[in-house]
Amino acid sequence: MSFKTISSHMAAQLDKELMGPEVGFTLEQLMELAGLSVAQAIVKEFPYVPSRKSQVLVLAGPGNNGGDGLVCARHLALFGFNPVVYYPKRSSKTPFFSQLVSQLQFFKIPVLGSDDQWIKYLDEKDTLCVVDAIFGFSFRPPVREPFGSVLKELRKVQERLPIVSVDIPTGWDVDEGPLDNESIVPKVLVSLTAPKPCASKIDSLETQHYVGGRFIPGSFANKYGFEPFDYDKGDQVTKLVPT
Ligand SMILES: NC(=O)C1=CN([C@@H]2O[C@H](COP(=O)(O)OP(=O)(O)OC[C@H]3O[C@@H](n4cnc5c(N)ncnc54)[C@H](O)[C@@H]3O)[C@@H](O)[C@H]2O)[C@H](O)CC1
Ligand SMILES: [K+]
Repeated sequence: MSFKTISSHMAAQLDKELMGPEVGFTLEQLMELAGLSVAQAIVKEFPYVPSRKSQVLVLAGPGNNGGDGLVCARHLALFGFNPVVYYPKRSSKTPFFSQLVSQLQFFKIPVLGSDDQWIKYLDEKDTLCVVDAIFGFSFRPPVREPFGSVLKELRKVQERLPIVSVDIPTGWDVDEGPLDNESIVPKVLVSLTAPKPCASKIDSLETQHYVGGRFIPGSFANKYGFEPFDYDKGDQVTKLVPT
């Protein structure tokens, strides 16, 4: 289906305005809704089946995309999944990120660091899907370690273990899409607020596309050149179905 996209530059601008003095959202609020959206998309895409695998590996990067992943993990636990988080480069920008980690510990969700073994969780026998919350719209190639190695491991398993990418499939250029044949191909992409240009490069036979981050009025969407998305009732995500 065709949908309007917003460039990486406009997405950053939109974010700044939402969190600016006039609108007045805080990062914490938006991240909570973003993480909740991704958890809801996972519930929709992997509906509950008794005796199904319930482990979800959440890969969290150093910025706000990683923060969305930390929030998502907490909601996944509330929804009955067993999340495990790999968070090798922790943000020290604000105390908020360590508070998110404390909340995960409160829920007894394992949070692995750079010295921990995370690859064993890339096993489709136990793990239902992997959440790619490594980089979002501020990613600039080429990818630096340890995330280059993480992406290499993801590519090896992506045919049998579905990847759910938060906002941007990590490693893709935000405006251009996949850079080469070595790029990951997520089974699910959850665009936040509005799809970025790289989302128009997904193959709808390979990747299910959701939009989440339901936090703006229609007039604000129009100001940034897109129409509000058609969310059902109280849903935090909506699936874009190819026509
Ligand atoms: N309005 C919204 O939709 C909201 C979206 N949110 C999420 O925030 C990200 C954007 O977050 P930001 O912190 O600006 O950037 P990233 O997480 O993409 O990454 C920044 C982080 O990554 C490092 N980095 C950048 N490039 C590289 C590289 N090549 N190799 C290694 N490391 C790299 C950089 O140094 C930073 O540390 C958006 O996509 C949404 O997911 C908000 O949560 C809420 C509002
Ligand atoms: K991502």
